[in-house]
Amino acid sequence: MDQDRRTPGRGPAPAVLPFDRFRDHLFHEPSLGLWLDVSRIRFGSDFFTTMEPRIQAALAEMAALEGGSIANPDEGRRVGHYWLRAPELAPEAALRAAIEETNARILSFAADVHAARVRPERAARFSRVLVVGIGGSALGPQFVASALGTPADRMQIHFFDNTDPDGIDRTLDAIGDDLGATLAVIISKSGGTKETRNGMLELEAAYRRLGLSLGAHAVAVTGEGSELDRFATKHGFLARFPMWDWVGGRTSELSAVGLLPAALQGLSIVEMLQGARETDEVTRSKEVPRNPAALLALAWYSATGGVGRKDMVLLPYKDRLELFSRYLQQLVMESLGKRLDRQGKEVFQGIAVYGNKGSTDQHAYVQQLRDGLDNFFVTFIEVLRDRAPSRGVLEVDPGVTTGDYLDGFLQGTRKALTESGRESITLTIDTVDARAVGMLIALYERAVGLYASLVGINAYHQPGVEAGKKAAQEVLDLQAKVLAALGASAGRALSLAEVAKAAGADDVETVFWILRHLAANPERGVVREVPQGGSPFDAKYRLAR
Ligand SMILES: O=P(O)(O)OC[C@H]1O[C@](O)(CO)[C@@H](O)[C@@H]1O
Repeated sequence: MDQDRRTPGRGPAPAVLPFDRFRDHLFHEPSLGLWLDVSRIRFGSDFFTTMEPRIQAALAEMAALEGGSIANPDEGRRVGHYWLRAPELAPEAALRAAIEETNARILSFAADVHAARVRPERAARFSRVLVVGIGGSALGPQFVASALGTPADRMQIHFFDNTDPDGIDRTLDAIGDDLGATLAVIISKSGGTKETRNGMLELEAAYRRLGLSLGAHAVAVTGEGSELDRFATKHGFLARFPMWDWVGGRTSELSAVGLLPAALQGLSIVEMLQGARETDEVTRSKEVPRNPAALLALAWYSATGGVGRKDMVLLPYKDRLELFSRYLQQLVMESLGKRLDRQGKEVFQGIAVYGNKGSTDQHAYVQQLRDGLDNFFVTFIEVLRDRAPSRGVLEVDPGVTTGDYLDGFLQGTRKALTESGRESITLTIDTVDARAVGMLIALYERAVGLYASLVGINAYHQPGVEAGKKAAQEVLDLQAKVLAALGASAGRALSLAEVAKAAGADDVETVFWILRHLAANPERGVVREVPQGGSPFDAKYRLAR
């Protein structure tokens, strides 16, 4: 009730909603094959009227952003991901030309790879793609690959999206003997992200073990003049594709970041771009009931009170959309999770996002959604087309298919949640194809931008992630001092306190963590000796002889 008092236009939580409410609020755009039902968010009858001036202001800000205003003032940057699929909207002819030329180069490069005009050093042709990237430089391609990929694709795709050596080994093992026929796509906007740099160096070593060079098997997608760009030039990469400063990592799927891997897989990037472009056209509407991005942003506002009071649980009832929640996690949480608003006031904004897929999740955490803590709203995603028509129809019960079950479970859970006063949104699409994927990306990009305007924050910077990167570097700097201290002890085992002192470190806990990690990996040459019956804090450390 408190929340209802504080949020404009909150309504009651009836167990059974009248059909009229569904009919009155159902958005449908046949040209996109998109339906959006926000009727099970508990806004009251005056909500849209109350919010109208604010959403109009948000739409006006979005129009200014698309027109080329500095929408990310903290970084002094324009925000141009909408131009990627409508280059004619770019504020300068040079930008338009750069986008068009890059998209054309992506298509021709992929065609050259497929036709073996661009070939590996020894193998006859490239048959696999390995994307090395992290965050916005991996999540989009991973989502697209999982949504649209098939075993019949022109090239199978793999990812290094972490600095986990075991994860890297696992991916290399999956590629196996095909490494010499694998095209590496190294993606980093900044060109200096350590996880990506490490993955690339691991890959370089793997090629070297086969007597091959990284450069002859790699392309880079990065900002001009970045560390990666310079590395690529020096090592004779096959090609370099630009990543512009006016495209944010989390909105880069429809730049070379996402388009190049997709084109190499043989997916239709033209249709992906088209789906996004058409969605942009629809979501520019100032008529809120006709604008699904505005409806989504307002529904989030109503559900969360505009202060992130509820989490966004994504439940796509389609295996192909399983990674959508992971993709949206970055788009939503990196955009909205902010300490300060645009006036510099402390607001601690954000909306937490999680979810995998239905009906699988019904057998995992949906119990809590139905009966437990009411701190979320669900977004169901329904896909009307069950499977490719060529696969035929199998009845698992008389007159009932597996697809009917999937739809039944979605409707059942939606109903059960409503009965226990839990809010939900339902997005329905015709099918999962390249156009629909472009549509989903564009829809959520704009909804996030509009929501950020509604709550008065900058959606396009990420000041918070720098702190962790800086602290990690400090740990690695300290590790070097710890190893030097052990090296200088002439084989004598040192206590934790002695190592910390010799390394000049006040932070003994960090020294403990470093030593514990090094000692757990015998090949690193650090020996840990714990006296009989002693605690981990009595351990002594020395370098192996
Ligand atoms: O493309 P880059 O520069 O390697 O950055 C990867 C990711 O790292 C972040 O900067 C966060 O650390 C994301 O915003 C970005 O998508």
